[in-house]
Amino acid sequence: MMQLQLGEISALLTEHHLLKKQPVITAALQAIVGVAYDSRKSTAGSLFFCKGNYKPAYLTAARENGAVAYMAERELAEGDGMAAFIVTNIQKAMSLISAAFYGFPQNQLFIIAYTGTKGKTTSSYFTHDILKTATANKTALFSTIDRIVGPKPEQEFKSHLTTPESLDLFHDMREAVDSGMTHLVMEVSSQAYLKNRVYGLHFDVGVFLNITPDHVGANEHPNFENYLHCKLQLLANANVCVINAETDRLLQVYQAAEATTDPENIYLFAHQDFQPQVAVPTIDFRYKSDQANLTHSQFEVYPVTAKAQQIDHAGTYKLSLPGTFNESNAVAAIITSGLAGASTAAAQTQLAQAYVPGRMESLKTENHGMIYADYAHNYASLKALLKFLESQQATDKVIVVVGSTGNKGVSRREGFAKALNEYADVAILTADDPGFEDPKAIADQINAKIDHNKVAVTIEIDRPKAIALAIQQSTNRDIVVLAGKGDDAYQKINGVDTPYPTDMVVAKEIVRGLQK
Ligand SMILES: CC(=O)N[C@H]1[C@@H](OP(=O)(O)OP(=O)(O)OC[C@H]2O[C@@H](n3ccc(=O)[nH]c3=O)[C@H](O)[C@@H]2O)O[C@H](CO)[C@@H](O)[C@@H]1O[C@H](C)C(=O)N[C@@H](C)C(=O)N[C@H](CCC(=O)O)C(=O)O
Ligand SMILES: Nc1ncnc2c1ncn2[C@@H]1O[C@H](COP(=O)(O)OP(=O)(O)OP(=O)(O)O)[C@@H](O)[C@H]1O
Repeated sequence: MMQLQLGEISALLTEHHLLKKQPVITAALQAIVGVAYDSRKSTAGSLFFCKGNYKPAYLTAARENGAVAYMAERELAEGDGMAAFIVTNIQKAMSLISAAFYGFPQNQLFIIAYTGTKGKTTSSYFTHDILKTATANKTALFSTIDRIVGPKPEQEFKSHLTTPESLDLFHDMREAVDSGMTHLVMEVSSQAYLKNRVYGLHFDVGVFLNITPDHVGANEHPNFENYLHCKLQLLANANVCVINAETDRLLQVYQAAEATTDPENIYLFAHQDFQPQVAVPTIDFRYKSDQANLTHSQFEVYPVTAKAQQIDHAGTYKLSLPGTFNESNAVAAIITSGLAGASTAAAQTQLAQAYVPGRMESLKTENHGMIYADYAHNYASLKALLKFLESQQATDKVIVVVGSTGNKGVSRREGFAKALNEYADVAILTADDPGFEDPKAIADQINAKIDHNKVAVTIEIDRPKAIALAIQQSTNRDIVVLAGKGDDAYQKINGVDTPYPTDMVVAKEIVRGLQK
């Protein structure tokens, strides 16, 4: 059984300057044998973390379930008689103590972590695919979509968050190690740093993909600088840093890496045509697009500097996911899996057959347009997607079905209108996780910023009907883009995850009906 001595907890918290008040440790209670932050999951002999929108009923319930100790930022009357750890920051303390309780599983894993506004999931899947082959199926994956903590089918499950709560993170790492995993590929969101979900965690490789305005709002970051600051923390906590030199704020990003990492362990990559406008060292890896069509692309990778040549991985790569932006995600995966010891051949084989749920999934129709379902849900991603599709020849119209999420990322609404004005011919505005907002009002806000001389707009809040409208009006020279929901099998409405078949399932059904 796992356990942690109360004395050890005190020592760790003291070492990290987190302990405000020592608990009274009695002979009767020397160790805890479980940890929980949710009273419904607390067990006999466990420690309960009081965090977030805490209510006294939670500690009372945890106690009824057998919790013997609690940790909080202030003393709580309902915890009278329990061992109490009063700390200055509950999130940091929970991360540290969870890692200790689960025996610091991170020390037994080679961890590659991705951050960036866009491309985290895609790059993580690419890297996981390559390393799965290279490590004989001993690579775990913690992504926005799925978590894979071991080789058994039941060890693959849907994620609730991009980066799990610290306690869950270390729990899952422990399971991964106990299941024989040697490597882990994970996504680190800016929220994870804001909420100290990865406090104390060091990564073998940290990747910074890009930063564009997003995630600023009441439930997210107070402003863009805070969003960037949180993302940069990944580089400060990584032994080796990999940076997409085409990111905005490159100098600031490079300096964040350099503050704690020897430049010998920082790798920059960029497209062949890109010239940095700021003073950073020579780009280590360059890539060049050979061809990109609606179903796949082919590109070449060149290691430029001596340190890049040591990883090598020069070669021609085919990628089964279209979109030039995905070439950049693939290069990140080639470099990081190379740093983890994977061969060029493993990367070539896996990228040629890569699949990421809800990312650039396509469906060819007989008499209507080529259909794409893609998770693009802010200006930068919708722009990258539509720009790529526009660059493809033999396209008459680009028809886009899109909505904007309620209660978060409000700037996305204007961003969608901007991307549509720049690249779309027809927009069908619909619902996308309206939350507690009225989806029609959200659609009206997007519509208010659309240039109606360029884009023909219809508002249809019922998402399946909106998809039907788009497909029915398309000809076989058009492209239909179902943006924003990716592989989501729900619509978040009034706090409830309402089941939804997924965009691609809806599209396939409509196409079948049209072909009858
Ligand atoms: C802002 C934030 O980090 N919120 C997360 C946080 O909530 P919280 O600590 O405030 O917890 P709470 O919901 O107020 O509840 C208080 C505490 O009481 C406990 N409780 C609750 C009920 C009960 O009966 N008993 C009980 O003990 C809860 O387990 C919790 O520990 O901890 C919860 C788990 O303990 C998370 O579910 C929740 O994520 C919210 C739902 C969320 O959606 N966050 C988003 C913004 C997020 O983190 N997104 C990023 C991606 C964004 C990006 O792309 O950058 C992500 O990493 O996923
Ligand atoms: N490098 C990139 N640059 C711009 N857009 C991208 C890039 N990679 C992916 N995208 C677009 O962003 C969408 C989301 O990609 P992905 O899920 O990989 O990113 P993410 O960082 O995990 O996103 P999120 O934080 O929203 O979960 C894709 O469906 C695609 O449209």
